[in-house]
Amino acid sequence: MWLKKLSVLNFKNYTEATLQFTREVNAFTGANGAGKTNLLDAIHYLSLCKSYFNPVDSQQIKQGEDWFMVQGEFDKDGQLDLVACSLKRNQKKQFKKNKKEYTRLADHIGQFPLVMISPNDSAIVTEGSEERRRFVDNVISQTDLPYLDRLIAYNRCLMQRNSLLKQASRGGVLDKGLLDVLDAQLVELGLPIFEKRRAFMDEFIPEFNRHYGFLTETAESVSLTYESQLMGGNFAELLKQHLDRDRALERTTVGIHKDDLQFTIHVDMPLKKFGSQGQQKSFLIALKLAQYSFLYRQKGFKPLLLLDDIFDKLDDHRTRKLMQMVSADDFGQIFLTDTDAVRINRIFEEINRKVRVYEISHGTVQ
Ligand SMILES: Nc1ncnc2c1ncn2[C@@H]1O[C@H](COP(=O)(O)OP(=O)(O)OP(=O)(O)O)[C@@H](O)[C@H]1O
Repeated sequence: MWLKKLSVLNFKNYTEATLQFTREVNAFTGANGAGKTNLLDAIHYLSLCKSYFNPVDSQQIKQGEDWFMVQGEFDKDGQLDLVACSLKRNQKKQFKKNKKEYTRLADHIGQFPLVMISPNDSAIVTEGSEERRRFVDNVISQTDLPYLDRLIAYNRCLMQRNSLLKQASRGGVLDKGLLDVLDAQLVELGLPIFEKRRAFMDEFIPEFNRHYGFLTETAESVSLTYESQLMGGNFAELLKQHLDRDRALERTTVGIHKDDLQFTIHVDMPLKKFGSQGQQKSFLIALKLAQYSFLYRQKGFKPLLLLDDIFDKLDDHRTRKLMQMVSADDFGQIFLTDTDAVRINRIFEEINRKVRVYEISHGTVQ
């Protein structure tokens, strides 16, 4: 699967632009703030119906305008699909494939899979467990729609349980009947999510190790582990055991909403504290490439790979290894951004691969 053509209208700093792509490597180059990342984000819209960087759709509309449109033509083994996303200020986002509007945006997710690697990903290492769960959930959701529905239902149920605990500790009486119902629902929804995450991690971790090993030539020993309280016991029992603590804290302290991934380097040192910026970046790239391999295997065709500002903080050797890896047969169409067109041409010459460079300047494509 590859994107042949992209058009943007009133999208961020673009008034109007149309680009034709190659099915290999496409590089957007230009000064800071030129609009390179905005083009990656437009492609992200086409695939996942939202921005990668900013959850507020209306802020994607070009300043001073009332609407935006992003349109793309995908080629899947010769079959062309026209995908269009548009938004008028204060109205609902419209999403169409081949001129037919979707009733549920979720029906589109996963049809044109994509992996983005961007400097923003550092939050996966440096921030709290929510970022790491979001990463795992995003990967699984692109291949398993019921998973996402179940997760939404679990979170709704969790909120109800937490407000019940709050009411009880603020003078009310704990409604035991309702608590039992909510506990049963949490278990029913949470267990399959736990099982899915565990099965996913079993498949994902070897892929991660493979990519990290290739990228760094196993210079450092790193590890990735999935942690869940549910590994240590029966979920229903755990909820009962923790009830007193939950009542005191006014929130549910056990469940899949507490799952986390542990990242370590040098055997058992936390990556966040002991990894250099380059090592953290290499770790994140390996995570995302493992996501790519997982999606590829699940879908049976190659997702798009978007690399935002990828060369920053990577040494020349790792940069070449990375480009060598992603422009080989296991990967499909690539979009990348960099400030320096000369560097891009040099790297691709060195590894003897083709690249098409698009010079971006103030929201226009040269
Ligand atoms: N809704 C909007 N309307 C107008 N301009 C916008 C809007 N949203 C973002 N921009 C502008 O887009 C520009 C940023 O573009 P982008 O992030 O694509 O830059 P870039 O070329 O990737 O730069 P860098 O090399 O610094 O990463 C900024 O100048 C920003 O002000």
